[in-house]
Amino acid sequence: MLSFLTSTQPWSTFLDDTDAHQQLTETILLPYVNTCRWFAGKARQQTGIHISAMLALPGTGQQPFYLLILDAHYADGEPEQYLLPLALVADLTDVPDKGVLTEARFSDMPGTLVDAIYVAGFRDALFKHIAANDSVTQPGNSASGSSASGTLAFQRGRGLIDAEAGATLTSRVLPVDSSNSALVFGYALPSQPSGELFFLKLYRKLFEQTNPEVEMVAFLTETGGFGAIPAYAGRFTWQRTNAAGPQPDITLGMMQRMVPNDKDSWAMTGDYLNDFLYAVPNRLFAVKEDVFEKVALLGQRTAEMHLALYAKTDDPAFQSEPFTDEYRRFLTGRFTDLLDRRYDLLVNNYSRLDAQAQRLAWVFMEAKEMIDDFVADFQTRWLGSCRIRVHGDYHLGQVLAVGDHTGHRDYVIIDFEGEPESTITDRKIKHSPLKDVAGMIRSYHYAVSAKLFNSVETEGIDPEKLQIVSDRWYKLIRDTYLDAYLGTFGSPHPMFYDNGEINYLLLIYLLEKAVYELGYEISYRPTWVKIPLKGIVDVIREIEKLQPGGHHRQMASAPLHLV
Ligand SMILES: Nc1ncnc2c1ncn2[C@@H]1O[C@H](COP(=O)(O)OP(=O)(O)O)[C@@H](O)[C@H]1O
Ligand SMILES: O=P(O)(O)O[C@H]1O[C@H](CO)[C@@H](O[C@H]2O[C@H](CO)[C@@H](O)[C@H](O)[C@H]2O)[C@H](O)[C@H]1O
Repeated sequence: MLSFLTSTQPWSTFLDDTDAHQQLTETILLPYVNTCRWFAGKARQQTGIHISAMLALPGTGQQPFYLLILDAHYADGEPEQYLLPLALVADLTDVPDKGVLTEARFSDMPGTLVDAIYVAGFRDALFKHIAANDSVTQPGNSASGSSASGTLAFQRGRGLIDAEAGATLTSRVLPVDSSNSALVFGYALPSQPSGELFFLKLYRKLFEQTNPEVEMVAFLTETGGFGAIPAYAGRFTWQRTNAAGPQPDITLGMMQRMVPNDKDSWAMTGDYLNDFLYAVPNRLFAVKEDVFEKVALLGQRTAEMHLALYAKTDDPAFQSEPFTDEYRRFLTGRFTDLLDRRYDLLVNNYSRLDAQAQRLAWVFMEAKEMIDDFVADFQTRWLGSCRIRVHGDYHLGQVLAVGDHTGHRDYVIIDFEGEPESTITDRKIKHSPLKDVAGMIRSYHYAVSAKLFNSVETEGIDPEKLQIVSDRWYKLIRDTYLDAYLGTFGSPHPMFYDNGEINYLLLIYLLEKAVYELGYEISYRPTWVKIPLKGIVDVIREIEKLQPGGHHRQMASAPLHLV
């Protein structure tokens, strides 16, 4: 932190302090957001960031807090909006380095400008307003044009009961590095996490609409009667108005009940893969029976989530729909665009890949024409299945493993915000539920690949042999998951026309997901690039079988699974 901000005004009038805003915009904000995990624009060519609005949140007897709405601009593509809450503090004891923006001197106080999530008073204020179900009217129309008009509106959900609403709770920032920020509230001290009651997600990337997660959680609980998600406890939104009248609300945060969980299913799958891993060097193929039971239970919960999303409703946002021409155009257009971007990314990063990844990348590049044809076929192929709202970014990390006092294990599904790369409109588009199924299948493939290829136990083993055992494990688990998923519907279900379509749609969504992941890994975890590449090559092999002269030309009508 090299910067310094000076102002002749007090912090309490920061909303109108144009000079301080200018200093922030010119020298402080851009370098700062580029250090933040939640800022998704790091790989884009940035042309600037500015404060598009600012909301005030009074602290309880202390300095006010300000919620900055930042507009990030890029050389290409649409700008993005982010939320950054600011506090001025004199004491940095609880603030990690990543929360510090700059030292600052205001006329009433020298201090440090920090991300307000690290300040207990800010977290308390959010919780108290949610519990009180009240709102903070914004002054609007400041000289700088930055201060927001409208209302910062807090809404209390059914998951927050009276006794807890009135209690004095402690809070902390959950140390997870993800796309948003997580605040936790409870009776417990940080050393006793079991007393923690609420999980509040402060959204970082903002959308000029209700956040899809809020809609999904509300529908699943109120209409779908789905129990395997954390209960909704509240939210806060910026209700905007301007001269033309009310504008769509922007969701800034959502609170759910805290789910006491040992770990997510990614970590749990890693644990049961350990037993498998230790057996491999001894030429044993060992999978414990309870692993299959756990995988099957997740298949069942996934199906129940989809049945809840299929529930009868008058709300057009959740009514099921057929595979319309509009959707086909949308999916093929998006897929073609994604493929173009991924081929470019791969070409530009090819020399950074290891030999195994380069071999897989070649197969992918050489299959371009066949993949293009496969995707184009989606435009015209007759499809009798239907589409519903789906989770959209379903993987093992989105499923928490929970247990009750009797030792009974189960799952709770989280993070219904959709795919991080997609626009808000795209996140609300209905798909076949098989899109989520493909997401989870990819995740099992990831789990086994990440474990077997990155462990000391398997270091001396020929990679080709390792690939064969890892494929065996993955296919057994994939089939267990799919059987349990499809078996939960019991009888033919209108969401799936027939087995041929199930296989075809699974291939489409598996390919789309693996191609999406390729970009994610090149940007964030280059050593993992071969995992999605292997997933892409697996689908290519299946598509080849569908080609005239392919080994199994009848694959589309030779079902993997019976519905
Ligand atoms: N209701 C909850 N109870 C307990 N932990 C939770 C809850 N919701 C999320 N978490 C934890 O917080 C992490 C981040 O949550 P997630 O919804 O995935 O956020 P993001 O949108 O930032 O990816 C999860 O991986 C999980 O460990
Ligand atoms: O941050 P989110 O949870 O919203 O999701 C993003 O990050 C995920 C990685 O944490 C990424 O998932 C990919 O890696 C997982 C293993 O770490 C694997 O289980 C998933 O199958 C794989 O897609 C996800 O794609 C991305 O959107």
